[in-house]
Amino acid sequence: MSHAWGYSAENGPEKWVTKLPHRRWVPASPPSTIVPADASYDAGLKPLCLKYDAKDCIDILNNGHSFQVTILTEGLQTDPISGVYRLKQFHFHWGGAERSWLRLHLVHWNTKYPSFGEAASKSDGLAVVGVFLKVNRAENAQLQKVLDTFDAIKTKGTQTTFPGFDPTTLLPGCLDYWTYDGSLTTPPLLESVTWIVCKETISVSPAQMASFRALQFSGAGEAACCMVDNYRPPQPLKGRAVKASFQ
Ligand SMILES: CNS(=O)(=O)c1c(F)c(F)c(SCCO)c(F)c1F
Ligand SMILES: [Zn+2]
Repeated sequence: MSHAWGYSAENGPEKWVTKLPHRRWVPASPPSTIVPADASYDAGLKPLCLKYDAKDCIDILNNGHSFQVTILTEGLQTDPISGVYRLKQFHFHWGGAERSWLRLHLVHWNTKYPSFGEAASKSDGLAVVGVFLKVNRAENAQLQKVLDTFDAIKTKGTQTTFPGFDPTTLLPGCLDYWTYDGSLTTPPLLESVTWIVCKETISVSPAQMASFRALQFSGAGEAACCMVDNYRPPQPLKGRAVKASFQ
């Protein structure tokens, strides 16, 4: 299951499981909303320490599911649970008609493995930092630098250079977080993700939200299909514990 999946009725999340080879159950995937009351404070969790270098940021690509900013080498950062993880790329998911929302995912891989591909198949292989974006009046100047490339990546398969962007500028001021074990939220839904979700949100304006929704799932010359609702609906926790780095 590679290029065939998408977010339409024909190839969307309801269809993904049927196409996954050898899967007897729907893999666990993080809930889209965390119930703070269900999380338990874990004093052993280390502060989230994210260190990136703007020079490692190289390009931005519309991959037909979202857009991703690819990191050339990697900005080292220390995972709050264990080990050293390197940033591979970051991307967004967004949805909601009336009450729009966005989510930023910074995808890291565990450097105990020789490559991202190797790490992606290991239970401790990936760490995804998630940041919720709230749509309100505030225009996010750093995010606008990403949106300024959208004219060049409107359709699937288009990309442009994106040098010198520091992903830390998209992070909230406070890095308190929840963490739980889960999976990719897109096929192949590998259960190799330590989710690290920031408690604090960042803001995005309605005009900026509209820019995301003007991107297209479709390629140049195809019937235009606006990129909206590119997310997997919430999945049950299935007994997994959600730990909090804060009280
Ligand atoms: C966390 N969100 S996700 O599941 O949708 C997701 C994603 F969209 C990605 F693109 C990648 S990296 C694939 C090779 O570049 C990834 F690891 C992910 F976990
Ligand atoms: Zn994602």
